[in-house]
Amino acid sequence: MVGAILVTGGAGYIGSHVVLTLLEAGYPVVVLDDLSTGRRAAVPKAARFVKGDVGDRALLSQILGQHAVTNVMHFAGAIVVPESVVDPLKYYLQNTGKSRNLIQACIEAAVSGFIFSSTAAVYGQGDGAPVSETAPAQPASPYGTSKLMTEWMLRDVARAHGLNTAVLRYFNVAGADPKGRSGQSTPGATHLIKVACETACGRRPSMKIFGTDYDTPDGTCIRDYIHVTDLADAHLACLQALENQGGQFLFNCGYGHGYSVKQVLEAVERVSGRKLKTRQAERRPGDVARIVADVSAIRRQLAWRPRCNDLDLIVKTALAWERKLVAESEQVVEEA
Ligand SMILES: NC(=O)c1ccc[n+]([C@@H]2O[C@H](COP(=O)([O-])OP(=O)(O)OC[C@H]3O[C@@H](n4cnc5c(N)ncnc54)[C@H](O)[C@@H]3O)[C@@H](O)[C@H]2O)c1
Ligand SMILES: O=c1ccn([C@@H]2O[C@H](COP(=O)(O)OP(=O)(O)O[C@H]3O[C@H](CO)[C@@H](O)[C@H](O)[C@H]3O)[C@@H](O)[C@H]2O)c(=O)[nH]1
Repeated sequence: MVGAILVTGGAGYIGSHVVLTLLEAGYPVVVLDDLSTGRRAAVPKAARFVKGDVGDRALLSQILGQHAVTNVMHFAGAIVVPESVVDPLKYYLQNTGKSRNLIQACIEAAVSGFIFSSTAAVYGQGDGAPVSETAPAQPASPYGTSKLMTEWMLRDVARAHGLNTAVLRYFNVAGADPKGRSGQSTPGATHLIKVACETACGRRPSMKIFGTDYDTPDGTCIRDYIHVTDLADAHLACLQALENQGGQFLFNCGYGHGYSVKQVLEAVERVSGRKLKTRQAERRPGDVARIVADVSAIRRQLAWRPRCNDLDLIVKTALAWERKLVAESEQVVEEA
């Protein structure tokens, strides 16, 4: 039997895109997801699906053994920065405690490789220059700290048990599958491009710009937005590198240039042809003014070349997905 890849959180936004990429590359895939924010429909039929909690060690042992899992990609977790500020213990349980259980089950089952979804939020406030993996980690939110603690656990476990690991620090992931098979579907999502697309589609009457007094050229926060399909390709390249050479990798995943909130909203207006109704609001807790990736390490060490490095393309695919969601929800209302 060919060993499978276990994708935790594979019914979610990023995980579902990675599942599509893995299946296209010929890997057998098992998804473990509790559907807390993910959707069963986001998991392609060609993947096996198990509904359950990523902290459930008995279930994990069963899945890892039954499917002869060789590598794990760990996406499952809680992801909302401001929520982590008001409810930090949720984040230390979901992102740190449950990851510990998963890592332990992997060691017991002699899994070969582990790829972990980390985040630019581990860096905190930089000095404005593109941030490299060697920059000090100083998370500005419990979300970032909860992810950093898991990075450290993996580092120590890799040393002690010889697990091959890759930690991918994603910057701001956006856009949708260009073939329209998946996209960001979470109700009440807080991500800027998702919220702006919902506003452009009339699903929200207006939206807020959190903070216009930052020390940036137009006063709004700057982020490095990466298309979810390029991020999925980075996971595949990483998996292949772990399979071929093993080792420990730590990579930023972004494009190396940033856009302000206002620039993103202009792109959404340009691509949608709609004027967005926006309101200036207070700064959001846990936000940093500017964070952009130094991506020289991933470009040097992996056979990864981005294909969608274009803000308008990111917005175009996100908008196409949002319109599809709107059409589906209208159909449900008509049928009811
Ligand atoms: N979206 C971004 O911009 C971004 C940026 C940096 C890092 N990340 C990381 O990428 C990963 C995926 O994020 P996403 O945007 O796809 O989020 P998402 O909420 O769409 O996906 C998370 C998935 O994990 C599942 N899940 C959550 N807790 C679980 C549990 N205890 N057991 C089993 N399944 C569980 C959810 O149902 C969901 O399907 C997260 O670890 C997140 O921290 C995301
Ligand atoms: O309605 C909105 C939503 C967002 N923003 C601003 O847009 C920027 C980007 O916000 P968002 O899209 O929520 O992303 P981040 O807070 O930067 O965090 C995301 O990107 C991190 C990596 O940098 C990930 O770790 C997190 O999971 C993910 O939520 C920030 O300045 C927000 O204040 C608004 O002004 N209005």
